[in-house]
Amino acid sequence: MRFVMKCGGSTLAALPDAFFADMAELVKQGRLPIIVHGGGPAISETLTKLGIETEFVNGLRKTNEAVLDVVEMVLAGQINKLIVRRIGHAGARAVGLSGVDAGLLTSEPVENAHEVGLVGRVTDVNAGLIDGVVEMGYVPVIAPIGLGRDGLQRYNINADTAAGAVASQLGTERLVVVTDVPGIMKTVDGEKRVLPVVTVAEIEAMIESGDIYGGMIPKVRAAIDCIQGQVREVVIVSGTEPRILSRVLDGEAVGTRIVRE
Ligand SMILES: Nc1ncnc2c1ncn2[C@@H]1O[C@H](COP(=O)(O)OP(=O)(O)O)[C@@H](O)[C@H]1O
Ligand SMILES: CC(=O)N[C@@H](CCC(=O)OP(=O)(O)O)C(=O)O
Repeated sequence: MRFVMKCGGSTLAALPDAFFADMAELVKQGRLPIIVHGGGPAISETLTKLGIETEFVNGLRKTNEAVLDVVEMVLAGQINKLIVRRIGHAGARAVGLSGVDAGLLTSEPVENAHEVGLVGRVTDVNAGLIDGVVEMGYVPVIAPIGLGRDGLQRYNINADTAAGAVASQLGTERLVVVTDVPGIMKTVDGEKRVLPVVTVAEIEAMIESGDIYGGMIPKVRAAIDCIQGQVREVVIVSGTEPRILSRVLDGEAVGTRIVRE
């Protein structure tokens, strides 16, 4: 059984060794992860160090070639290789790739490219490459840089969007989104609670009311796109909870499940 896991930049530094040990245990059991990772905070930090201004429009980073150089360096270099090393240290084997390698994520500009620049959406996933890597016993670790149809232009892709596209095109049952909050939260009677299940209609209402904002928006949008196809559920969880991946795969009610209706 395969599943796609998206690991957010918000939580990467906080992930304990136990998270990767749990993942390695799953691999031994034949529950095989395909990882798509982010790294927004690290990209912003390096851009600031280099004196390059950065700005987000509706959760997407305004991107030009200078920004793309840094995005690729930080995501496909630093962060991708750190995740590969941590999986290896935990006893499983991983291969780091970006969407550029073997045309893994073919992309085209997003609709509002006039506002955000070189930001892409995925039009095609090289599923054969992922299948091959998994069959050889490696965990694919994918940095969300897209490649244009011309084989040359790069695009910056939001990691939630990329993970959703990979899950959809591979037809996995589950997408597990690992982030820095225990799920989608809502204030009820003055108390903040994690919602165990939300439907597409409830998400739309929560975006409208402002209960879902910022970095949670690309996650729920990617989830909605996914569950229109073969993906049965998208689960949003915190990476710091014990044995979180095993618990999700065992069907435990943890985090927030996004289901069709
Ligand atoms: N309803 C909500 N419930 C939980 N978190 C939310 C909600 N709406 C917005 N958020 C924000 O979304 C953030 C997670 O998104 P983001 O920071 O982009 O993480 P990642 O790097 O994992 O993609 C949370 O830390 C929180 O600030
Ligand atoms: C277009 C766009 O915004 N790309 C993101 C890619 C990284 C990402 O999505 O990282 P998180 O998952 O940590 O948010 C960026 O440049 O920050």
